[in-house]
Amino acid sequence: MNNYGNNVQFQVYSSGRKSDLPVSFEEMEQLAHEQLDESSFYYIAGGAGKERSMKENRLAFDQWKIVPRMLRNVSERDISVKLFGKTYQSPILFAPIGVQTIAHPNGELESAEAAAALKIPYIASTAASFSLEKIADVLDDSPKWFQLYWSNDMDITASMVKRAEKCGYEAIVVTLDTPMMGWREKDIENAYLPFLLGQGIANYLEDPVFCSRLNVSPKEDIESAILLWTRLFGNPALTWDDLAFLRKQTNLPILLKGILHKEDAKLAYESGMDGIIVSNHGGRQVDGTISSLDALEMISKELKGKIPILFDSGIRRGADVYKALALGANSVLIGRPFMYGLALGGKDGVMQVMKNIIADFDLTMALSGQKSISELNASLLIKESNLS
Ligand SMILES: Cc1cc2nc3c(=O)[nH]c(=O)nc-3n(C[C@H](O)[C@H](O)[C@H](O)COP(=O)(O)O)c2cc1C
Ligand SMILES: O=C(O)C(=O)c1ccccc1
Repeated sequence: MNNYGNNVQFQVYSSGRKSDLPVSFEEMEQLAHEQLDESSFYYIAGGAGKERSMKENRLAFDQWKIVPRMLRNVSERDISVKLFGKTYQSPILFAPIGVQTIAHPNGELESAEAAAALKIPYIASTAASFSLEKIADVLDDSPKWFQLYWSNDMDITASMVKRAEKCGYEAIVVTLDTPMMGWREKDIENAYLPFLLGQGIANYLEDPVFCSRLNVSPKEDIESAILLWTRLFGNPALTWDDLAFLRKQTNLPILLKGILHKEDAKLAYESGMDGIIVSNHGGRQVDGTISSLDALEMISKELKGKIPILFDSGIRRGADVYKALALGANSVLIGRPFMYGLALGGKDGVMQVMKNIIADFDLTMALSGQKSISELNASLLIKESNLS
């Protein structure tokens, strides 16, 4: 049973307090634009190139229409999901997002507090502004996964995985689509890369292997540490064969993030991976890709029921969660929406965003005649092009 009761929207209204933040994603984005400095805002909001993939992500959602069913007793609904043997209260997780201090001075510490308060799984990024140990401390016993950027220095990669395992992270999410940053025009215009200012490299600065590669400690010479980071961060030489190396490092479930091609989804399964995350990185990597939702539709036909399929890129509201699950996702990741909550209201802002999406999703389930996530399937949707 979910925690949000039946008349979800009544609970929201009846807090008796006018909301400090807008409820609409678009208004939040607008306010964040007004509040953050230009470079930080565009780093978060922007996409690669002409931002075609970013826009496609949204257009794809709009092409699918929900066809609600009636008279199906939806007074009690179960929106919990089971992933890798653990039950979570809703099919919603925090996407891994690095350098959160560009949105709020306490960055990840604030969003992780929100995650812990709501017991929503939190995926800490390799590129976080704080070390994975500090974030784990804040998360305490709340569900936590670690997102790995696979360094071209294998010992650093192994060390990060070991550190994550040691402080209680329960899964490793390997991001495959970013061995180098995409062509982000606004960031280039603004000459803005937070890492070059030493942001988002805390996990390296606190890594014993990384530090052993330096002649002097980062405290004495941060410039050399940043330079080394730029050389070690990405690993464009990786191939499917390298996954065996990662498997040897850990017994935790491993998920591959950034899968768009159905053949890659198949390879992930055949390589013994535990799950995949269908994602085009919020349209931040390759301009002009397939939308993440269209990729999901194709991939789930291939993989559904074999290993968990997670999804991100474009989720803004409850109806989007519903559509992604109906098209085969087991759970979804929230990205930019929580970053705007963080920018505008810190922990409380993040909590408000996540609670609203969950409540809106639960309500969409009820009003569409569905009481359990296992009931969701593509027959509950129709694509615009098939409407006559
Ligand atoms: C500012 C920012 C930083 C990100 N950093 C990471 C990261 O460190 N690791 C990662 O795997 N994905 C990262 N992502 C991608 C997200 O995990 C997710 O795929 C994306 O935000 C989903 O798109 P959406 O925000 O449009 O829903 C980042 C996204 C943003 C907006
Ligand atoms: O900005 C991003 O999308 C991203 O994934 C990233 C990559 C390297 C460091 C921090 C974030």
